[in-house]
Amino acid sequence: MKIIGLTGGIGMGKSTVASLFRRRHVPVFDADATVRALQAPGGAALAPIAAAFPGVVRAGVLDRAALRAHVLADPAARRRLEAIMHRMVRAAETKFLAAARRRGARAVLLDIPLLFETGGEARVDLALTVSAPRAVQIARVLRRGLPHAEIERIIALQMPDAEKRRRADAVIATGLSRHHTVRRVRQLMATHVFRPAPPARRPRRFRQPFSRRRR
Ligand SMILES: CC(C)(COP(=O)(O)OP(=O)(O)OC[C@H]1O[C@@H](n2cnc3c(N)ncnc32)[C@H](O)[C@@H]1O)[C@@H](O)C(=O)NCCC(=O)NCCS
Ligand SMILES: Nc1ncnc2c1ncn2[C@@H]1O[C@H](COP(=O)(O)OP(=O)(O)OP(=O)(O)O)[C@@H](O)[C@H]1O
Repeated sequence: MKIIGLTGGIGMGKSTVASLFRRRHVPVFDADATVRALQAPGGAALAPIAAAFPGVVRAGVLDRAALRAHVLADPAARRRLEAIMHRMVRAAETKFLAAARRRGARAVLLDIPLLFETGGEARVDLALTVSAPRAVQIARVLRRGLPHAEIERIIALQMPDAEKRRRADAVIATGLSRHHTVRRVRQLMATHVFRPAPPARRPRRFRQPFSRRRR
């Protein structure tokens, strides 16, 4: 089973590209969605978060904006939150991979914003990065209603886009038309998922002797 990793900065188009793979029947593991499920009411991450960040969980509900403010203001707080979340996200990823193997999936996609930061390169056969010009990235996240200053702070704490592009095996440009992105995904699928295995070389003993082959 081919394990494809997908990463990219905030608003670069990870979810959009992941859905293009999903549409081509590649099972997708969404790290952000896993984080959200773990932090939802009743989620396993709520108790450790409440203990590490007093006041952000009230009546069993996490105030995500308050937690985001902690994380953006203080690198130690971010490391604390990541230490809580990453172990749980990895456990969910392991379960996902086992289930996909059991189902006989030919390839899977791991959509992980912090793929490179968490050493994920070593766990994937192919690392993809989605990338768009910074102005496009900011305009997209502004449309979601996040204030400009906060977007800048999130981008500043992420690995620079140029570094992600350098470390990736392939880059998917998402700053051009959607059609361009769809074509690129189709091309990557053809090259890395559907390319037939090279024909096995026939064992030597079954080959015709030279003299007969020439005739
Ligand atoms: C800080 C939190 C509460 C903010 O929640 P919010 O709903 O505002 O944002 P959301 O979860 O949708 O994330 C939006 C984007 O922010 C970026 N982001 C999130 N966490 C981080 C992080 N620790 N470092 C860098 N970028 C991050 C990603 O690009 C992500 O796609 C939340 O993102 C969180 O718990 N993050 C820590 C867990 C983590 O490390 N997530 C990354 C997945 S491997
Ligand atoms: N060619 C394209 N490829 C991908 N996304 C595009 C493209 N053109 C426009 N978009 C838009 O850009 C936005 C990208 O958002 P998306 O949620 O996919 O990014 P993300 O990387 O998952 O973000 P986050 O890190 O915040 O979770 C979407 O609104 C999408 O419609």
